[in-house]
Amino acid sequence: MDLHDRDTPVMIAGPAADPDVAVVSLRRLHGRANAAAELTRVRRSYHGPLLVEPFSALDLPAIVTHADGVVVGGAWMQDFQLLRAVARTGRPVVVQRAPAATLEEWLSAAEYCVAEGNQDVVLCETGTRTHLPHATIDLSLVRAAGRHRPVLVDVSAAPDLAVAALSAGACGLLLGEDAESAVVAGVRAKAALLGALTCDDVPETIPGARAAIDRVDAALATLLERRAELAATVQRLKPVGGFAGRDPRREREIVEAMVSRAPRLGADRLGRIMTAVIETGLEASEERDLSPA
Ligand SMILES: C=C(O[C@@H]1C=C(C(=O)O)C=C[C@H]1O)C(=O)O
Repeated sequence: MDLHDRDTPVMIAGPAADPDVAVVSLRRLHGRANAAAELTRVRRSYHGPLLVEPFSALDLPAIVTHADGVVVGGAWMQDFQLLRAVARTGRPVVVQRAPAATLEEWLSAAEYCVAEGNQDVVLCETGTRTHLPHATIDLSLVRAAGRHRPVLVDVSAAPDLAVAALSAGACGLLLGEDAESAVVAGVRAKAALLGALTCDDVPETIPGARAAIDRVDAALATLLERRAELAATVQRLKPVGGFAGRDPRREREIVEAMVSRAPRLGADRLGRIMTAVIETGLEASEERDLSPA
């Protein structure tokens, strides 16, 4: 399981929400549940990569048997004995920031793991207590911490901040055990869009390049769908909509404004592409207007 050597952000959530990595907290069970029994139960229905937050170091053997990585919860962040024991499992470690912990304290918790010979340490921002009813994610802190280590951001309380967290440098997002599938899907679509727009690495293999093309195409499809929706809105608002109300001047202006962003294609080719995009958009909007409600 690799949490940070990826060019797309990981999505972490509960097993029900089809995550890249699932996270289960034994802390929530207040130490009352048997870790091995609980994780065996989880493993009956979920076989993907799994991160587990222990209640105490006593849970670590069961975690090593059943899980792929260990989460040190914010409340335990300065329990250096626990950090050491977790690091010694050799599994990837996720260190959550305690609500009032400073950047230095957070980084030094990670350093305790590194000092045990475990380099695979990722930070996780879960927010600070503020005037808001839920924890407030500190994006400046994410930016600063990201210069030292990969950072995950828990956006369970504010999924709308997912894109902002990725822009601040988060390598992945945590959506909590009870994230609804629709929320996970929405965040995933936005993350894919942002990843495709911001990643300019040049892949060195055909599979690598094809995977990158797939991500760009996923973003392109999302943008084309959104564009068609907006163009249909204009058709409804114009006195004469559809093909009958076509506006060649506006279409030329659209291409001219885009050319500098697509120098490889140039004005002619871009013009052909945009004509196809505009015509298919008009076609879809007319078809929709004709179809019975
Ligand atoms: C959306 C409009 O209607 C048509 C569709 C266009 C588009 O898809 O961008 C542009 C010009 C018009 O031919 C518009 O007039 O803005």
